[in-house]
Amino acid sequence: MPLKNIILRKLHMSLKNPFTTSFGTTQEKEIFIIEAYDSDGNCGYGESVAFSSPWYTEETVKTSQHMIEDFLVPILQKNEISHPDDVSKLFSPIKRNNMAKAAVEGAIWDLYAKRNNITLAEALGGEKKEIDVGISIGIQPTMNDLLHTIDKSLNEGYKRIKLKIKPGADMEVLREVRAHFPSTLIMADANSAYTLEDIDHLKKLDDLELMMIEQPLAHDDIVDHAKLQSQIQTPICLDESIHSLEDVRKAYELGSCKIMNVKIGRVGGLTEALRIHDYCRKHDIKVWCGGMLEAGVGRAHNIALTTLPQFVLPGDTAGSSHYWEKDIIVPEVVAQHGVIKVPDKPGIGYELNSDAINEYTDWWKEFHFES
Ligand SMILES: O=C(O)CCC(=O)c1ccccc1C(=O)O
Ligand SMILES: [Mg+2]
Repeated sequence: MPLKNIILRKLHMSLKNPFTTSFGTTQEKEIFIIEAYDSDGNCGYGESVAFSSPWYTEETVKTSQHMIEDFLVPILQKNEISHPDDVSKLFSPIKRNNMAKAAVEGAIWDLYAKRNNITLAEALGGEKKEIDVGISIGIQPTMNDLLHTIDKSLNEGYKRIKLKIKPGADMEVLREVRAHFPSTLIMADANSAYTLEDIDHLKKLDDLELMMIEQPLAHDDIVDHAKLQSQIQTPICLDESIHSLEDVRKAYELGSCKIMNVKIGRVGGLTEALRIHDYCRKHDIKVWCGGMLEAGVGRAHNIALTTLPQFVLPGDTAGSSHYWEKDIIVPEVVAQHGVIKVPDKPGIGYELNSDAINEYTDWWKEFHFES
């Protein structure tokens, strides 16, 4: 796969609505779009998902830029790649920085699919023609706002509702929501806001018939989650704690969770996400694709990954219009009745919207490759 050049582009976008979790509120998003060109005129796209501050994991927009410019692109300039799997191998001497790695690797995966004239989903081995999606609702100012937002999302057809919770805004909120929506698939995401001291409190979740509780305990824990899982009925799903197949294996062997949230950025790219998928399929662990408030390129990558068979639960990849006034791809991602049709054009299957890209671009840089 001879590369001709890579363009690294920094975009600034504003979410339609602020998104609040147990750790704070996100409204502005800075992302990198990576464009990887070959000499035949094909271009693969990747998107970085790190936030401006390190509240979710340790990575930030600035650390991603440092990694991409100073380490990751130079590795590609010095080495030949014949398949996207080579990229994660070449990046493995660099510790962590998974979101930066995933952004670059994603562009190579898209380029690889386009060079072979197949969809990214096909390149990954996915077969679904459409995927089911749910929606993640941030912490709302009032109970009424929350009930109204849930109602609107259900009317739009989303297949399950994820609610953000935190100590002090949890059981009563969930009870009230459950009373209004007795048969809706509901799950809660704590973004690591509790500790094992809260175990008696967390046992109260069991009356609410939630699909799962996502990342109740520390962002880097799998031991306490195993203790918690042994004492509650509600299935635990891990998000922040999972950065690799090795983390998945250890969590499974310890009994830390029953469900895995896979995010391409958090696990360092599509190649690692595929390995996790295959392991979970073998061990009958339910998997779904998490979201990072992505713009269109990241969204398209999530859709392609979700076509794999073990993605058996609806993911967080809602339609573009849920997040953005104007997304960066054409067509935008549309979820109808909670279903997204997987595009059938090569690669990610969406074009970039050049007007939107130009409007949002703050900065860019080009890297040349020797032929
Ligand atoms: O709608 C989305 O993209 C997912 C929203 C979401 O829950 C989330 C958004 C940003 C960071 C972390 C999370 C999370 O899954 O914990
Ligand atoms: Mg989460």
